[in-house]
Amino acid sequence: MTAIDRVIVTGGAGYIGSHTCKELASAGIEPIVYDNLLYGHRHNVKWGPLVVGDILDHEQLAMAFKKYRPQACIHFAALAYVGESVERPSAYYRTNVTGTLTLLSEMLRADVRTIVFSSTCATYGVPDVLPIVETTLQNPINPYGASKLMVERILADYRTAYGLRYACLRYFNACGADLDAELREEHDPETHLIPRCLMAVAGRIPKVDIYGDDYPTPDGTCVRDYIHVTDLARGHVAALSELAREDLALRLNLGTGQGFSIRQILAGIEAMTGRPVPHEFQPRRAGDPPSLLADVGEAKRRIGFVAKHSDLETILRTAWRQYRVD
Ligand SMILES: NC(=O)c1ccc[n+]([C@@H]2O[C@H](COP(=O)([O-])OP(=O)(O)OC[C@H]3O[C@@H](n4cnc5c(N)ncnc54)[C@H](O)[C@@H]3O)[C@@H](O)[C@H]2O)c1
Ligand SMILES: O=c1ccn([C@@H]2O[C@H](COP(=O)(O)OP(=O)(O)O[C@H]3O[C@H](CO)[C@@H](O)[C@H](O)[C@H]3O)[C@@H](O)[C@H]2O)c(=O)[nH]1
Repeated sequence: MTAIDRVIVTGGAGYIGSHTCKELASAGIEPIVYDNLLYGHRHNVKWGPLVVGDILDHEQLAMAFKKYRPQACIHFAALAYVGESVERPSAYYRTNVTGTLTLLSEMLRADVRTIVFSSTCATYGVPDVLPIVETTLQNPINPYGASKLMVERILADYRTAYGLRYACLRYFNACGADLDAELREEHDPETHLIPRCLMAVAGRIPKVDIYGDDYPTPDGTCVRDYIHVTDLARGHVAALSELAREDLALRLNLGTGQGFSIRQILAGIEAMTGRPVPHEFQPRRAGDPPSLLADVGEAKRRIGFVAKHSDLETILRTAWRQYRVD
């Protein structure tokens, strides 16, 4: 395959997508953002053109592929709130599964056969053994994780039938913000733990609710593997260049291999800001596994991926900049 110098980035106006566009541009690859701006922001699109469109819209996708002639696609566009997916599964299956099928059909029509897909550790459900390796049974416990697993299976079948090259990158918990402060995490509504804690410290919300202190974990709160968004972004560029080099399918965990409980996150924020995090314990949230932790050996072996900016201090410092009140 020829070198890749232009890619369509669905969801490129969102959080992880925009950080990835920045890394693509610095690797000499032009990102064409395709986003319906449901959750994304126009101001995040800085490294190439923006096509405003929905991944369920065949005609708009066809236009984008025809006009820009990309050699590959990085597919972030999705609905991605675990809790909401339990309440609104139809929206999740429609956007995440039907939307991806629509995208794939237009890719094939344009003879684009390389895709990097945003999968998630939520496809594993409640794993029997930690850390999670890529061959751990995938048994999701919420519609969001199930929708992502369906796409993983679709990609495998499309490889057999249509010769796709693909990477399913199973991210653990994305967090932090651009090291140069050019981009931020701007979800609306913001439901993720770290930003909500920082919002509570900054007085933007009265307190953060902590869902559950009776989990089978060392301190009773959920344990997650928090990975800096810039590390994730670089993982996409590495996966893409591996796909450009070789005709293969990759399924990789992108995490750090280190877990933090919610209480540890609260303590880290208090140490960094010098302020208490106003919080209140609540019952468990539906769809949350107790502990998720990546084995990162396979990503290192296959694409040389090693998290470099995912120490808790860097994560919290880069996330805090946008909320900081002196
Ligand atoms: N944030 C995390 O911790 C995390 C972890 C694992 C996987 N993921 C996956 O990574 C991807 C990006 O997540 P994020 O946190 O950046 O979310 P995000 O909401 O910031 O980005 C998603 C983008 O997709 C766009 N979009 C949504 N529906 C669309 C549609 N029908 N057509 C076109 N565009 C549409 C949104 O406008 C938004 O810009 C998602 O696929 C998510 O499932 C995220
Ligand atoms: O206000 C809050 C928000 C979260 N949590 C807890 O904090 C942990 C992390 O939650 P959150 O930050 O919402 O992330 P996840 O639910 O783990 O989901 C993220 O990480 C997944 C991978 O673990 C991705 O698939 C999802 O897209 C992404 O939203 C969980 O135990 C939550 O119950 C709270 O206690 N209070």
